[in-house]
Amino acid sequence: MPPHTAGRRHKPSGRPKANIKSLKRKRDVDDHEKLEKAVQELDIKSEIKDFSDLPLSQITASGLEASHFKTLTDIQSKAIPLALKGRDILGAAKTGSGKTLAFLVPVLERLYRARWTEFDGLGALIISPTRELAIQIFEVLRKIGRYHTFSAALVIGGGDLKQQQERLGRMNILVCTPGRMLQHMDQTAAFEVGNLQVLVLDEADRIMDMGFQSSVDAIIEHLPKGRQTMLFSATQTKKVSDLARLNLQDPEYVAVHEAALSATPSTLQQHYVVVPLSKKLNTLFGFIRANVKSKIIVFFSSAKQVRFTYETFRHLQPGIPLLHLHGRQKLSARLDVTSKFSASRNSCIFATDVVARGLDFPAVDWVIQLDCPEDADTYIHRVGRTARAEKPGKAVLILDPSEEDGMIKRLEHKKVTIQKINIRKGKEKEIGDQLQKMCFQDPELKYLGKKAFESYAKSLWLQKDKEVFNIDKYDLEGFHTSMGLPGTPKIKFRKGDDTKKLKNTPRGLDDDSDEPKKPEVRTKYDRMFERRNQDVLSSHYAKTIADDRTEIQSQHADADEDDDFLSVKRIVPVDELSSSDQEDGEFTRSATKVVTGIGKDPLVIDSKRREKLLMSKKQLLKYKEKGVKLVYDDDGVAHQVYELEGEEAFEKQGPAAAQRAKFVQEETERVREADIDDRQLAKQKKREKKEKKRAREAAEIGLVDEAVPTLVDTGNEEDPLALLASLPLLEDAEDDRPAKRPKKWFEDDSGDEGTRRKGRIIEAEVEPETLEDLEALAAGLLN
Ligand SMILES: Nc1ncnc2c1ncn2[C@@H]1O[C@H](COP(=O)(O)OP(=O)(O)OP(=O)(O)O)[C@@H](O)[C@H]1O
Repeated sequence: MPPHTAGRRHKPSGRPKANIKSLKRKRDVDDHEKLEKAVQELDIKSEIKDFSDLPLSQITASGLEASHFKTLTDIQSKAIPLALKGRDILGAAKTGSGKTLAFLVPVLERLYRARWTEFDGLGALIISPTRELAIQIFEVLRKIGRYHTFSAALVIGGGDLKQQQERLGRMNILVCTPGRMLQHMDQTAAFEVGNLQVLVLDEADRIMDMGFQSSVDAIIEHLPKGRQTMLFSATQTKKVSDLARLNLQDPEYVAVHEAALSATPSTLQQHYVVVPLSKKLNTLFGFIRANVKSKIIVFFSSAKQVRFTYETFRHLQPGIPLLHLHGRQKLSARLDVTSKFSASRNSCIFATDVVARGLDFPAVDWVIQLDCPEDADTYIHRVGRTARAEKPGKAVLILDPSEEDGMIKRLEHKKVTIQKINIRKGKEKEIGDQLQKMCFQDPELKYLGKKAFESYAKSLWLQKDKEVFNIDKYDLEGFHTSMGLPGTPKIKFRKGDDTKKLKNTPRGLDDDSDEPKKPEVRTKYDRMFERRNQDVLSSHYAKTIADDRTEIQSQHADADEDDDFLSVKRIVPVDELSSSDQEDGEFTRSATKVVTGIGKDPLVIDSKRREKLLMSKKQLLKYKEKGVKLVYDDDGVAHQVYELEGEEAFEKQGPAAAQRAKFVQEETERVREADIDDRQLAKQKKREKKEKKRAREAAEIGLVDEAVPTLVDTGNEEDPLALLASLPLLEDAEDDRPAKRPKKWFEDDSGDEGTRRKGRIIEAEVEPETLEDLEALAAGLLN
């Protein structure tokens, strides 16, 4: 931040320089003392409308003015006076109501009045739950603090740790995410926090919950007790345990909208529709198609759901730019997406709850919640991405029939006014077939879909609120199909898990200490045993297969029920593997579908290796039966080339020897007839060619040959089978053929090659007259 110079002009005077300096210092001291006095005398009950009514330093006031902030919002006018007086604050106000300035202004003022310099170290620490929000807060700080001389930095995961370490010791204000901050406190030697004056937790309820608990507690251990602490959120709580953890001293609860009829902005229109899981994607696609001239955020419950829907919808080209954002993307990609979405007029972003809190995207028209939020607070934060700062906005919550009663009750309890609406007929767009085709053609997409389905099912299972999320009531099978995924998933949940605990550690499922401990070194046999026991037959497939193997596998599946927390595995009937794997020649068809799978070992997808195998045609061949050659009769009915006749019918036609003789005679006759036709045709062509040649030669010498003698073919009565038998055997013919040339890797233009080519040209000039000629010619060419 550059030093504040606005409004101060250097006036030349005759006084000595040292004198000017001491006068300036005295004026600064006077300013600070006056400011301090004005803050102490400020009546917190008086109505403060504008920033100019507050006892603020000229530097902060100029920063606010330059950023076009003039009038205070409700939360600002209530919280800032108290905060300026150094009180601990629990601030609660609706989304988009200006809470960021409510803590940033006091932070700047506190350090200014304490005459904070670069030698005093860290003066203020602002913690945010997400990187995007930390960046946004930092940007606002830079804007309003542009004339201050404090140093400030952003400390978030994904940034360069070393670079941050080098600069950290010199910073006065830090905006951070909890994990990275703790890392620095533990690892960065020159980082001193003992002087800290102000601690701010934005989205405090989120920061204090289970997901961040250990990091935040560890950070607080490092901080001095005498600091000022401010907590802000749209869903602020007064949880005693949290207050104790933070050592708050006589905190002031500032909740400006507590008496309001609704917990959400009054400019927000809220609706919900009840859509069965299997129709959800159709509804979303229909909605997006109908609103291509809007800016839309769609919330999903997991990153995999976001990715799958983004990848598939992208191909369906809904007519609006699509973006996606989730916590598993790299920081640079996340920033790129957020700035693209901010800058766009019409676009649709698919996102997880990583954007649910705090982000201030301009002019969002719609917030769609495709997956039901885990609780009413999450609902409030999600819809808060629209209708910000008194602007209008619309929100639609999509609920499964089983979620309706429970969720609406939760929302009413939190003072959320929401109305039920129905989707207009014909507005849903049926995309099931297209998704199925996409998954069929692209194994990676199918894999992603499978993972998305699993993560959705898992998220339902992990939900704390079982009154809203009852896993048995969802049509998961229908949802699986609607995603274009083949087969039926078998989902198993391990009984007896502490689901509450699992749910509260969203990214830490691996750390679940209740998991049965696996041996540290797993032998080949351990792995084999595990794999064998993972085989789960889907009920659908079990119906089509009734052999012993199925029973055994089903038993394995049952026995395994207590081992897996959740698994979605299926056995792929071979016919499902890939369309391109099936031979599709004119007379060749693959064997019939269901039967194919029964005779063969079904392919059990229980590992990445086997998933990969799905992509290799060659590997898959061993799971398939060979194609059967079929011949179609005149009526289009398919027959096998050799169909076995019943024994009785065969005997009725006479003795076997007689039948054989008859067959040979008939076939000989057939071949002879065909040969005569062929010969006649060949002669006819030869004749025509000769005639053309003569006519051409005559034309060249200026003559017209009027009477070209016609050769009449009398036909060759020779036995064609005998003709074939008379053809030279390979050994006989060998002597006449040129010696076999050793194959070369590279052909060159050497003399030897040239001679060979010449030879071939001479041979080609000899017109083949008979079948022998043709055969000899072909043999020569092949060699
Ligand atoms: N005094 C003000 N005058 C005009 N606009 C303001 C004022 N204070 C804040 N705003 C604007 O209001 C919008 C919302 O502010 P902010 O992001 O601080 O809301 P919030 O209450 O923190 O929301 P959330 O609960 O979603 O985090 C921003 O665009 C901000 O620039």
